[in-house]
Amino acid sequence: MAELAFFCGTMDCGKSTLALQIRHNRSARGLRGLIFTRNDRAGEGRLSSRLGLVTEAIEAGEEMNLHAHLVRYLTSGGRADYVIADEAQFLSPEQVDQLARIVDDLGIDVYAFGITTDFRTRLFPGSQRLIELADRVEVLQVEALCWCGARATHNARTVGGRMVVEGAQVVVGDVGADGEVGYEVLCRRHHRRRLTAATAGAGPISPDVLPTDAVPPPSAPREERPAPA
Ligand SMILES: Nc1ncnc2c1ncn2[C@@H]1O[C@H](COP(=O)(O)OP(=O)(O)O)[C@@H](O)[C@H]1O
Ligand SMILES: Cc1cn([C@H]2C[C@H](O)[C@@H](COP(=O)(O)O)O2)c(=O)[nH]c1=O
Repeated sequence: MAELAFFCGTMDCGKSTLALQIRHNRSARGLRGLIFTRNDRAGEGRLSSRLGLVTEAIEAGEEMNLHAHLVRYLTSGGRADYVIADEAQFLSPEQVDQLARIVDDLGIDVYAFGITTDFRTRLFPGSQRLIELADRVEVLQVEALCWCGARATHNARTVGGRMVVEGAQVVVGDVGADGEVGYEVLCRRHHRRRLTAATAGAGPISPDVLPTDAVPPPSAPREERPAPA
């Protein structure tokens, strides 16, 4: 039976990469899919992953009826064995209902990918509707990490380097970006305290592997070197 699956997580946890892998594995077996996306960082009509892969996609504008689009495509001779919807947090609740209709009325699998919450920790309307309707909700396994080493569960927005909690819900951007607006993934504790890596003055998570006094420098007198084991 066809299903509506929602793969979710923070920014930068591998959602678009998984979408491209699902597409690759299916096309390797001769299956054809339709890919919808909205507001991808790589530009209109693109689905891109930070691993460098990118593919063409259908830009799902605000007014697009996704179910009607697919019906038109099929009736004009197109073939679709599955549908992918990336950046699904940006879809309207009505468009998510249309994805559910694709599954139920047309018997086609729909795989949706998106972040669940915005920079204020509030659900995106599209993600909320997906959680309400999906047959399966999967949180991605390759978790992104907060600067403290804990699992990152929330997305922070920075403006001019400082974390903000007010502003428009949708501002396309990236983690680690140099621009005025950027994003950083944090654990809840540090999101609540508004502590980004920069404001915490965080260094590397891992301590030095070797204690600095374990091996004397080569210039040290011979008798100070540790005896061979
Ligand atoms: N240079 C790299 N080497 C290995 N993995 C990388 C590299 N750059 C990014 N990644 C992986 O790609 C993930 C981001 O993938 P992406 O699909 O763009 O994320 P999302 O769509 O969830 O924002 C990172 O969490 C990391 O696992
Ligand atoms: C938290 C948050 C994010 N966005 C934008 C920023 C990016 O363009 C996308 C997320 O893309 P990714 O592939 O998951 O990294 O969403 C936003 O508009 N508003 C937010 O609050």
